[in-house]
Amino acid sequence: SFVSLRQRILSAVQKNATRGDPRSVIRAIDQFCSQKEWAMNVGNEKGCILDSVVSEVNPATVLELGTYCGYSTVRIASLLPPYAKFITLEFNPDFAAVARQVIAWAGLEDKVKIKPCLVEGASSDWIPKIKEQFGIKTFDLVFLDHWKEHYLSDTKLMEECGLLRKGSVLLADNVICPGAPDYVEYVRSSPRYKSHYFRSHLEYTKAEENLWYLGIIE
Ligand SMILES: Nc1ncnc2c1ncn2CCOCCNC(=O)c1cc(-c2ccc(F)cc2)cc(O)c1O
Ligand SMILES: [Mg+2]
Repeated sequence: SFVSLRQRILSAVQKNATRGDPRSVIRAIDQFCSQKEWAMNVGNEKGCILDSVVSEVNPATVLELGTYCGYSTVRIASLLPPYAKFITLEFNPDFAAVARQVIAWAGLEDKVKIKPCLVEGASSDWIPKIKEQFGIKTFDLVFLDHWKEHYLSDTKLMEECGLLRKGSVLLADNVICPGAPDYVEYVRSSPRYKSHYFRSHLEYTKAEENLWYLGIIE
């Protein structure tokens, strides 16, 4: 029967990675996606930039929008202090199911709460509930990697829900490809944010891409 790409990624992890070893899980996915089939994980080049931002912010609270197979979730969770609270929202239940197993294989299931958002516009439904649901006041770090046309509306929603504070950092994937032009325009022209970008490439390709870093200053 047909085996989906996400199932093939999970099988590559279970076959080639060591249980409880997050770095071997990351390596197994990167090897599969660079040698066998492209997939929309953030990848190793942008992943190293993500690692450096996580290490620098050293966040106690993290929100990831768009879990997919859990690749960036494992990268982030493996760098967090034990008391940290990490929420990742995934719209697609099939992606969430694979991500749960990838995160478990890495031995990080106790550090991450995956919230399967089961209705369209999912993150917009969940963001207002996060405070009460998880007892989180504000996020120290938000990684945006879900629907590119939701970056702006969800950032505004997080502001309105009081989930962002002075010093919060937003890191956005794919601002060039597939692109989030309205988001970039908004944050660049807003006095609330200090923004800059890290030059990189689209995962597993040579195409230009940037990770967009935002520091909230007001
Ligand atoms: N919480 C939520 N709320 C709403 N929706 C949600 C959600 N969580 C998930 N979803 C559903 C959308 O999830 C996937 C989003 N990611 C991408 O689409 C993506 C695409 C490319 C790409 C594709 C093809 C090319 F040719 C070139 C580049 C590369 C990337 O790095 C990408 O991240
Ligand atoms: Mg992405």
